[in-house]
Amino acid sequence: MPSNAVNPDLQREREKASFNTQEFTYWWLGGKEKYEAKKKLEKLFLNDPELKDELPISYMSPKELYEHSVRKAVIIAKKLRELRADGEDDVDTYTALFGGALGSALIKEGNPMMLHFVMFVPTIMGQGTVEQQIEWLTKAWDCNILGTYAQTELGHGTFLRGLETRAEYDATTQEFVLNTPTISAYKWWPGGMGHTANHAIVVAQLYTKGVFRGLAPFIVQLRDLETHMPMQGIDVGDIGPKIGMKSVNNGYLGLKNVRVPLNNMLMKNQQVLPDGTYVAPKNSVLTYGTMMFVRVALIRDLSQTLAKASTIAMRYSAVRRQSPIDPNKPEPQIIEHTTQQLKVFPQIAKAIIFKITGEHIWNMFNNVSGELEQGNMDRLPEMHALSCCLKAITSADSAAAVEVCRLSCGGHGYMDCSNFPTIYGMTTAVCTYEGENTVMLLQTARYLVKVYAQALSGEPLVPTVQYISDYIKNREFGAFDCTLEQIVHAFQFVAANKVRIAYERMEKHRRQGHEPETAANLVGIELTQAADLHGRAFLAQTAYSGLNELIRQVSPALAAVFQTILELYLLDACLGRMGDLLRFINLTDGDVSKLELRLAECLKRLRPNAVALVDSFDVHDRVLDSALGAADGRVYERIFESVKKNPMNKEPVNKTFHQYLKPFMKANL
Ligand SMILES: Cc1cc2nc3c(=O)[nH]c(=O)nc-3n(C[C@H](O)[C@H](O)[C@H](O)COP(=O)(O)OP(=O)(O)OC[C@H]3O[C@@H](n4cnc5c(N)ncnc54)[C@H](O)[C@@H]3O)c2cc1C
Repeated sequence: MPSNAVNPDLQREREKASFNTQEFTYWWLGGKEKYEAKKKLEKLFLNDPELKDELPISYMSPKELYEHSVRKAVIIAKKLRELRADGEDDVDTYTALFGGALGSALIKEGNPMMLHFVMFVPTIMGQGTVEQQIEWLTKAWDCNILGTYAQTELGHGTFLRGLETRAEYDATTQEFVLNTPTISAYKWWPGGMGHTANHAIVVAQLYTKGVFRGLAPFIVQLRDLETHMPMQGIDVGDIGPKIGMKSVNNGYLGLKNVRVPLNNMLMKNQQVLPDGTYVAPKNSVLTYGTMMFVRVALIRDLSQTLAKASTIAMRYSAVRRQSPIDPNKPEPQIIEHTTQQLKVFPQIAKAIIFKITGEHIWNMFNNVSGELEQGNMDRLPEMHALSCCLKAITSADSAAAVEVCRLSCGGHGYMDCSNFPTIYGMTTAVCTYEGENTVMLLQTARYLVKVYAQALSGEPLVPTVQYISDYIKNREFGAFDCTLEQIVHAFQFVAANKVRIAYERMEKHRRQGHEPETAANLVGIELTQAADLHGRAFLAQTAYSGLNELIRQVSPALAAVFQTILELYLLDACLGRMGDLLRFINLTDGDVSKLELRLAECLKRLRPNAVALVDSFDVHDRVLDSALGAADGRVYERIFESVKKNPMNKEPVNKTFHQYLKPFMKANL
């Protein structure tokens, strides 16, 4: 095949499309303007030869990879500084550069300056006073200082009250004295902490006048601005190799009598006065803003990850031929195997549903943030609960989906050049950071059992949990008619039942004399299941209403594709939770058969449009970075190209032959 030719099978697939891919792409990216902005950004960053990897980074040592990544991080930051100076940076620019899209093409295993932009700057914005923002943000935006966010410790991550780092106020010098008194108090994990950042926001126990006041964030200088040597009392380094995020430079930090001025405590929500008087936050939930912001941003990001993984799997499935279905015919494209369709198509659908949900929750977050600024906290608990369970579900589902996509590519999916190892490493990390997933579900569940009690006492509920009230008023599901609307209703009905079970069992333990916390632990499994179902019911409802609204707006051809996506997503989700559905709803064997047959029919319907759909995600080849998923489908050629880069293949005989193998083989017993 000539080097610029497209694989003919892939080309044929593209010609089968029944819809206009440009129309889809514009929608996917948020409109023509955003599409053009994306292209411009890609041109600016991807055409820069300094940002290309000649040698695949997997062949580098951790130290080489770090140095290579910092070099590129600086080029990226310089360009970003220029964009900012011209007023051409916006949220989308930062999302592209530090999320899983464009940024992953530039620094595949994660930017060592990422935490500066995604946590250091937002935390100052969210928790600093106006004066503190003026002081720190200019330096931070211009990267005159580089920061990270240090909360987790070797001994504690989830249980924040267990954090041991101490900040004691010394009124005589108007300084805080920071210490990590034990090994387990060492800060552990902050991105860029190892050797990149020279500042950190350190979360510590605050003591003033000898009294413990709670946790507070402090800006601490870690390294000298000229020499980059650690400041006095600072013990800092990299925590070593990890499953993924290999160039994020996650670090550790020990503090020994490190003094910072009074003004280095971020004081928007709580204050320490010069004499050590402590002014408590008016409302402790105000600090939730940054956490919610990051979680909501992650949900949007995960749809891009799924777009990436499903593009690789889908294109490969169109190019790869294996195992005749009809023994008298040639080997088909592997996508002809129905089981292959069931592996790949639902992941394409999930990318779309997560995108719709991500946008929806992003808008909701912006509304709630606006209300919070006005002092209205009414919708904060609902928003917090949703952001927690959706973060958990979308990250867990995305990690599982990436793995299914890898499996769908057989042995080649296991090769580094497929890019699945890196995509998986980056995705599964989301299950842990920004709130460990189980703990996130438990947070949501706490809200749900409260809501259940409110519903029982007849209080009105906010829209996203209204289904619980409906259930309490009518506990019969009625006949199941297999419509999509009813599948959404079924998810809500099951979620309401799961919340009821968790509530009732917890109440029972309470009546038996257990404290609320112990009772919650005893029903932890029921609670996480209730939160999981609540999130899935929300996803189903958002998919249903979001896609139906879209269907009314787009061309009939694209509307038909969206209809199939909606059906596929809901049927796959529903059949995947059949145990739960059968437990609470009177489904017959005939109903389940109907659902199964409809799913099979959906796969068939999506088949001609599957390649066009992933093409419409418009993921740049450099972002895919996959021999299996490139737009031209030259899979085998690209696998070979990558193998040729293997430094081990540069010499015909490795020295170990003479050193070890030959003496061993020639030696007599
Ligand atoms: C790639 C990566 C990057 C990170 N970056 C940063 C960073 O930049 N800055 C930073 O400060 N931190 C960072 N972290 C740390 C991260 O925030 C924590 O790992 C996370 O909060 C979980 O805490 P933990 O590791 O202590 O796990 P633990 O809390 O010890 O969890 C271990 C197990 O115990 C369970 N568990 C814990 N508490 C409960 C409970 N109440 N109920 C039920 N089960 C429970 C969990 O579900 C889990 O199964 C990063 C982590 C990773 C993996």
